[in-house]
Amino acid sequence: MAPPAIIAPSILSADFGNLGHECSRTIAQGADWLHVDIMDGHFVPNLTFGPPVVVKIRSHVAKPTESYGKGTFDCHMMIAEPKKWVKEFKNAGCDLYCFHYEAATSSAAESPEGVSELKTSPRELIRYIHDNGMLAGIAIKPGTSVDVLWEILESPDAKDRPDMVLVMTVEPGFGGQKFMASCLPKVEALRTRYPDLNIEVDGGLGPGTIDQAADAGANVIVAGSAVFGAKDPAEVIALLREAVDKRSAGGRL
Ligand SMILES: O=C(CO)[C@@H](O)[C@H](O)COP(=O)(O)O
Ligand SMILES: [Fe+2]
Repeated sequence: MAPPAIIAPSILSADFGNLGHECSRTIAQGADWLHVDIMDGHFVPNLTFGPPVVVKIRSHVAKPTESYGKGTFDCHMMIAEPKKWVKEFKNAGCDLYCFHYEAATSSAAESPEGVSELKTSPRELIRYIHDNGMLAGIAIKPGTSVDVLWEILESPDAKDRPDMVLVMTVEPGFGGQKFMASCLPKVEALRTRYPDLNIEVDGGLGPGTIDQAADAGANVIVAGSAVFGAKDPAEVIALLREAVDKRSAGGRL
C-alpha cells in the first residue's frame, strides 16, 4: 500500500507581508507540511527568499516532533549550488532539503566560483544532507527522464538514498502555472517500482487535477494557488487528502 497523503501547501502563493501568520494558519487548517520554495535567480528565472525568512516562519510553526511529522518544512531548493546551503537551511529550521538533480549534475552548478568542495554527486549530496540531520529529497524537472533516478534509488547504503522524489508537473520558477499531465508516467513508473516511496508532485495541483496525480501514485501533494487562493483552504486541503487516501486504501489501478 502506498504511503498516506501528505498535503504541503506552497507558501509561494501566501501573502508575503503576513507570512508567519499565513504559515501557522495553513497548518491549523489541516496542512501536514509547508512547501517552501527557494529560488536563486540562476537555476530558475525568479527569486524568493533565504535562510533569515525561514528562521522567522519557523518561529510561527512548531518543529515536527517526528520525521515527516506535522509542521515539516519541505524546502524545494531551486538553486544552482545545492550543497553550499545545506547547513544554513538546517540551522534556519528546514526539515527536508529537496535539491534538483539537474543542479547537482550540471557543470555550471558545480562550481561557478571554482570552489571544488562544492562539487558533488546526487548520492554524495543526499548523504551530506542526512549527515546534517535532515531528510533528503531529489527533484526532477519536466524534461528530465525518470531513468536518471534508478541508480540513486538503488544505492546500497540507505544514507545515500532519497527519502522523497519530487516530480515537477510544471517548469520550476513560478506559481499558478498549468499542470502538465505529461509528467505523470514518471510518477507511475516510480510507484510501480517503489510502493513505499514518498512521491511528491508540484505545480498546478488542485481540485481539478488531483485525481490524475493520485491515480498515478503521488502521495505528497504541493498546492500553492489552489490552497492560498481558495475561499475555504481547509476544504481544499481535505479534498486533496481524500483523493490520495482513497486510492492508497483501495489499491491502485
Ligand atoms: O516549485 C514551484 C514552482 O516552481 C511550486 O511549488 C509552485 O509554487 C506551486 O504553485 P501552484 O502551481 O500550486 O500554484
Ligand atoms: Fe515547489
